Parts: sequence; C-alpha cells; structure tokens
Amino acid sequence: MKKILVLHTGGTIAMSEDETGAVAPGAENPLNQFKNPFDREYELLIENIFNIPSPHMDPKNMLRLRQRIMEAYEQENIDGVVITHGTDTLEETAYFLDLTVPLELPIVLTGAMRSANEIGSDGLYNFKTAILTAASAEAKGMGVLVVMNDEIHTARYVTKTHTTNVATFRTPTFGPIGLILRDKVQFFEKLLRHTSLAIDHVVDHVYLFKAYAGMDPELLEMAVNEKTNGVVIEALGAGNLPPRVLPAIEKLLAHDIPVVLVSRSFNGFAQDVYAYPGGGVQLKKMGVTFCHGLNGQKARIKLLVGLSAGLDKVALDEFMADAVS
Ligand SMILES: NC(=O)C[C@H](N)C(=O)O
Repeated sequence: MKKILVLHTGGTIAMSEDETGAVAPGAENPLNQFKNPFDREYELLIENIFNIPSPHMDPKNMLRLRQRIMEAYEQENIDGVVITHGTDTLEETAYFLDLTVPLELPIVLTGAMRSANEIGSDGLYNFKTAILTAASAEAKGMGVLVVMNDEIHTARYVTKTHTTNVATFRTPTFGPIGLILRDKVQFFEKLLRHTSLAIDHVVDHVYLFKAYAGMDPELLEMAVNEKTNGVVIEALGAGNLPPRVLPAIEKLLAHDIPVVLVSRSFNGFAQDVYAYPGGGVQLKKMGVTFCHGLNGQKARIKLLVGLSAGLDKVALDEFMADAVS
C-alpha cells in the first residue's frame, strides 16, 4: 500500500462560505472529515501544517514545507506527497519546492476555486486526483506537479490565469503534461532535466517590478540600497525597457545587485533581440540576466533560491538563464 504524506496548508480548499456569501477559514479544515477519499486504498499521513490563505504564504513557510518533506522522506518511508494550498500563490510554493527538493519523490500541489460548502465545490475532487497522481509510478522523477481540474502541470510553467474559474491553472506556451481520465493518470510528456539546490534559509528583499509605457524610474532607484539582494523586472515584449529606467539599472548592477529580466507577456521568452535604446541587446550588454520562460513571480522565487544557496555571480547567471529548470 502506498504511503502518501498529506500537508494541508489552507486556502479556499480549506474554507467555507457563510450566509452572506463571504468565504473564510473556519476552526476546522473541512477536508479533515475525509480521512481517506479512497476507502483505505492508500495510507495517508495527514498533517494540518498551516491553515492560512495563500496570500499569507511566504518563503519561510515554503522552507518549512521543504524541511517536512525531506524529514518524512528520510524517516517515514513515504511514496509521495500531496500539498493542499490556496491558489493565489500556489505556483510560487510549487516552484520553490521544485527548485529545492532533490528527490524523485512525486510531490503534487492542489487547491480549489470553490470552498467546501459551495455548489460545485472542486476541493474534494482535486484532493482525490492529486492523491491518485502522487501515488502513480509515472509521477516519479517528474519534478513538482500541480493537479487541478483534471490537468497535470509542471510547477515551473503553470500559472493562475482566472480569478474564479475552476479551469484557472494553465501552462502558457506548452500546455499541461498530463490528464486525469476518470481516475486514470495519463502523462504525455517527460521532464528533460531537474535541477535543485539545497537551502537551509531564505534571503529577503528580492523585489519584483513591472514595466509599463512611460515607466517612472523612482521606485527602481529606491531599490538601490544595501538591503536589496536582487531585482526581477517584468519587461516589455521580447525583453525591452523604457530608456529612462536604465540609469537606475546601471546603479543596481554597480552595487552588485543582480537584475533579472522576464517578459510581462503571457506567452514566450525574454531575449536580447532589439538593438534600440532600452532594447534587450543593450540590457544584456549592461549585465542584466535574461530568464527564459518564467513569469515574474516565478523568476523572483528562482532568484531568491539561487541567492539563498549562496551562488556566486557566474553560477547565479547560469542558474537564472537555464531555460528548462
Ligand atoms: N482559491 C483560492 O484558494 C484563493 C484564496 N484566496 C487563497 O489563495 O487562499
């Protein structure tokens, strides 16, 4: 019998709606009444490690999840892990674990868009399919996965795309790597490579900025100080910025603060294509690191992990630019 560690962290999957329609966590996680949605086909080790909405999640809590998984792997002989999580920041926790857990062990995150007592609640169903996936032999060595609404996505590329729809989790550019077909877990793709860094602490002051037409330089200028550990910018299109923010970027780089560029576009990769002022060619020459195919919040998690692992400039650049991990 497969032994699955279940870590409930909170989110809508652990909430209920009141008579006014407001959704909030109660004293007890409603999923706790389902000790096992499979009638004992699997052994579930259930722990309510947190009970927080996911906007309250932070890298320190993510590190606690990592540590609990490592401990359970070493001491409790588990075959897989399911983490239930609020959907707002689920992709960040999933990617953090993907980058820091050096195991072939299936780790699956899931959540819900409708709380436990709403009509059409998706929580219990997603919980069940996440367990099925974590227990499947094919999930081994696939990195951290996100299972929602009958789709299996990689932690690296999945993102929340809709505020309320149950089909909110999407993988732009590539699509899901598997499906749940009436209780059957079916993968269509394999992982090319899985890179992970062992970390025992997390650095703070890694900032995320978004570029826009006429972007003001003042906020970026404020990041030029000794507290700042790193900066990620969601740039325009293929990886370009308004020229008026370049002096602030020069100052950040002169202070040895890494500046990482992704695109604010939903699909595609940031690249050094354009040679006009503020274009990717100039940014690359200045020493900005291009990060391929990640959105801003994921690139920020990756930078935070690389910095927390103590990578030097060259290694950090390589790590951030790696397009598949
Ligand atoms: N559907 C959800 O879980 C959203 C909720 N606000 C959360 O992330 O905790």
